[in-house]
Amino acid sequence: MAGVQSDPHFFEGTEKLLEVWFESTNGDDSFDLRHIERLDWEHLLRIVRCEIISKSSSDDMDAYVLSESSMFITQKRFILKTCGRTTLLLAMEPLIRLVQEKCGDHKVADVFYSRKKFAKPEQQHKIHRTFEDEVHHLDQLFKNGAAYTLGKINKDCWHLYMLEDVPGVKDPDQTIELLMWDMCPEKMKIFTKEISENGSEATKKSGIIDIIPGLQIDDFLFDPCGYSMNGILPGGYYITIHITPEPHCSYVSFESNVPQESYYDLVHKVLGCFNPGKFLMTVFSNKISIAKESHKHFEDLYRLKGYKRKDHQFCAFQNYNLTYTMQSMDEQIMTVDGWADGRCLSVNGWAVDVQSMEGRCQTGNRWTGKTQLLDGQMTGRE
Ligand SMILES: C[S@@+](CC[C@H](N)C(=O)[O-])C[C@H]1O[C@@H](n2cnc3c(N)ncnc32)[C@H](O)[C@@H]1O
Repeated sequence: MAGVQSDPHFFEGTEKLLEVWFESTNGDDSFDLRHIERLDWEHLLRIVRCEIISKSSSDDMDAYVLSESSMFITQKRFILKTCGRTTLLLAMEPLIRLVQEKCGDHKVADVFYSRKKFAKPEQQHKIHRTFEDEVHHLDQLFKNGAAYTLGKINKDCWHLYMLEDVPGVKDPDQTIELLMWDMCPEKMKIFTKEISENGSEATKKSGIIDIIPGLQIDDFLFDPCGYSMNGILPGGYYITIHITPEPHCSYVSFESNVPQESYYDLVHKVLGCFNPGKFLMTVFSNKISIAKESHKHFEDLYRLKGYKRKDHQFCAFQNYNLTYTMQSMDEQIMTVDGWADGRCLSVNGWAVDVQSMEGRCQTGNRWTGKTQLLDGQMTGRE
C-alpha cells in the first residue's frame, strides 16, 4: 500500500479528493455507477495504489473504507479520497473508460479535484508533486479546466480544479470539509491500539458517534494507529473521517455532503472531538442547495470559539459558491504557579482545568503554548 513509506516516521495524511458526476449522452437516466462490479473497482484502485478494507451500502450509495481513505459511489456520482503516496489522478482516464464500457454512452457532467498543500510533496509520485503537475495532467483530459489556489501560497493553502462552461450538476449539491492538523495529542491517543481495541471503541470514546445521529457507521482502527470511518444516511448522504495520530505528522479530515442551512453547530462538534491546533474549512454549494445560506453565516461568525481567523475567502463560481477559511488556535500566555495532576494549572492565581497542554516551559514559571480551558470555564478562586 502506498501509505507504507520510505520514511517510516512520516505519513502524509493530507488527501487528494476527486468527485466526478456523470450524465448520459442520450437522455437515458437508467444508468447506475453501482452496477460496476467490485472487481472493476479493485482494478481501478490498484492503479491508485490502495485497496478496499470494507464496504457498507444503503439504497442510494455504496461506501468503501480503503487502506488509504474512502470511496463513495451513487447512481451518477463517484467520489474517491486517498492519502499517503497514492496516485489518484492516474485513475481519472481509466475511470471515464470504465463508466463508458459498463454504463453505455456517458459523459462527464462535472469534475472537482482538490487537496490541501502537502507537508512533504517531494515524497509524492511525480504526477502529484506540484499542483501545476496535477493541473497539467487534468488539462490533457479536459478542455475546460479551471484551477485555483486559496489561502497563503507560502504557508497553508488549498488547491482546486474544476470545470467551467458545463451544465453542471442538476441536483442540490454541497460539501463541507474540515482539514485539521497540529492535533491535540491526548485526543489522538484514542486512535491507537494502545487505548482503543477497535474502530467502534474509538468512534465512541472520541465523540465521533455523536457528530450526526442516525448514521450507519463503518469504522476501522489501523495497527498500531490510524483510523478511518464512513457514516452513511439515506439519500446518498455521508460523513467520512480519517485520522493520522502520529504526533509529528498528526492530521484529521472530516468531510460531509449532508445539506444544512448553517454548518456552525456541526463545525463546533467536529472541532470539539479533535481540538486541532489549526484547521482549514471549505464549504461548497450549488445554487439549488439549502447550504447556499451557510456562506453568509461563516462570513459574519468569523470567530469560532478558541480560534483566530487567519484567512477567509469567498468565491462565486458559475454553478457553485465556495467559502474557504483557515484558523488557528489562540495562543495564550499564562503565568503558571505550579502543576497539579497534569490537567489542572494554577494560572495567575486561578485554578484552571486544562484540556490539552502543548508548549514549552520557559524561564521561571512562564509557560507559553496552546492551552484550552475545559468548556472555557475557570474553576477555583483567586
Ligand atoms: C487511517 S489512514 C488515514 C489517513 C487520512 N488521510 C488522514 O486523515 O490522516 C492513515 C493512518 O493510518 C496509519 N496506518 C497504519 N497502517 C496503515 C496501512 N497499512 N495503510 C495506511 N495507513 C496505515 C498511518 O500511519 C496513519 O496514521
